[in-house]
Amino acid sequence: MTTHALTLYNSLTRRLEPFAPIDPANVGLYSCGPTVYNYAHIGNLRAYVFTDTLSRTLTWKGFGLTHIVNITDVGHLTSDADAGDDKMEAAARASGQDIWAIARHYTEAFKRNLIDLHIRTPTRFPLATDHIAEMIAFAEAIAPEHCYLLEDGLYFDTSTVPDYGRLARSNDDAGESRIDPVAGKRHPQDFAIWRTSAPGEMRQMEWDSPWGRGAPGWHLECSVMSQKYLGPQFDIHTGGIDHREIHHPNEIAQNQARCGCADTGANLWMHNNFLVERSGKMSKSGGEFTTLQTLIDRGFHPLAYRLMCLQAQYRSELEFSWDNLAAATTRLKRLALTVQALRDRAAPGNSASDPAKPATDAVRALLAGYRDRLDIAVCDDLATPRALPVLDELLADKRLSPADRLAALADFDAVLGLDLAALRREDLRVRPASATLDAAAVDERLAERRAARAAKDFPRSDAIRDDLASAGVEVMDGDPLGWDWRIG
Ligand SMILES: Nc1ncnc2c1ncn2[C@@H]1O[C@H](COP(=O)(O)OP(=O)(O)OP(=O)(O)O)[C@@H](O)[C@H]1O
Ligand SMILES: [Zn+2]
Repeated sequence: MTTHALTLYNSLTRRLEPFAPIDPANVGLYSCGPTVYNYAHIGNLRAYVFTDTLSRTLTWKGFGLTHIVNITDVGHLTSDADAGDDKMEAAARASGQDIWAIARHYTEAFKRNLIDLHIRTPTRFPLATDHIAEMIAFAEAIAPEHCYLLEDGLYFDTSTVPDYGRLARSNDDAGESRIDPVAGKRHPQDFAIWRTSAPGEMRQMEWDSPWGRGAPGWHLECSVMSQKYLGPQFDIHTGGIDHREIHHPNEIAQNQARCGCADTGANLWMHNNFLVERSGKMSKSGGEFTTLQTLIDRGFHPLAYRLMCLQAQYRSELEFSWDNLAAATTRLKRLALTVQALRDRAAPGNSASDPAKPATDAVRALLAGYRDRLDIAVCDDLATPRALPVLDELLADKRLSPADRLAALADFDAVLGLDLAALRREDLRVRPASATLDAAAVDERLAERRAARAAKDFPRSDAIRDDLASAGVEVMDGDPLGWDWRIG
């Protein structure tokens, strides 16, 4: 049992609030999913490391959970408001491929990314295109009182719901300036909930509707899927901070229209801040971007990226740099080595293993103390950067036996998802795509080097080391593993 009350930041009130679920046995959590017109970049993936930390924390604290991550395979325009092309259609046209094949390919790639990052599979990944009939029904229900028809589709009149934009605070933030003008809109913030295909427009994905053939608006998708799987009022809705300005206020407006009340759909709206580069926010639409595979190709383990994310609280901006990732890799290697040494010492039958001792009150108190400090950190709006030093302290605490430390590690793995109980130091040796040698060839050269050293032929030993270095292999004389691919 954990003892501290979970406190989370609610973007709606801009305050930290005690988490009070509707039903503790089944917390409803909806996370805006990826638009599958391309691979996710590592900024997108930060959003899912955040939701995974949230979902793990909820489970660890004893709540039951239904977690929905939708797949946006239609409707997301190149501008978050109402201008531009459908991102999916544009990608299909540019590549000359079938749009359904594109959606399938990038959906699968996204799911693989989640597995590589040790992100737990949510309860469901609903596809937007599987819910078109429900979207039309939703739009039909709200259209008479809340919508108007323009040439290019059915628009939502934001003046018909109370307090539109309170999530974005668009009156005091710069939110509205981001909305593109569309001729005929009654208010700049009004948005399309159904877009009709223009005469002569060749869309691969389109459906009949009472407003003409076309496709649903992106905002409508999330209102429909969240309500279908979690009910009209549920606990938590997440997304990146960009969604606080347009997408989520629009979802809220639709939810209000649907229920005819002031409710927003979710009680708590949570937003992760951006992963940024020196040049600004990482973005798919911006052209070049870094994927998880880019990191792996350069010899980084995905969990090093996860650790890099956990080193920042989800509401702070996090700067991506190769140096930061290398530092996280070194930290992860140290953790893996420490845990491995504890595992070796705790192994039964190992002559060096410490004899199992019955837990004393002092040991029990120490273990409870570590668990409590982890609990305090994550209960404070998922302050993972504060949980990590507690983990370091635990693993190094000589007052506890290796077996006790490993048992306590389970709590940290449950919440932080670093999989340290299973991760081996060898797993972190990721062969870069540019490597010219394979592992067997490296071992062969190292055997030669050992022979040279045994024969006190140090110039030769150094030459082999330099050779390996120029082939991207780092020889580490003090490390039990002996060598690593050079990363970066
Ligand atoms: N740089 C970033 N850092 C953190 N989260 C991000 C970043 N960019 C997008 N996100 C979040 O990633 C999730 C998936 O977004 P989605 O796949 O729709 O991205 P996108 O809008 O198509 O990409 P982009 O804005 O990069 O062109 C959303 O919750 C979004 O807010
Ligand atoms: Zn959404």
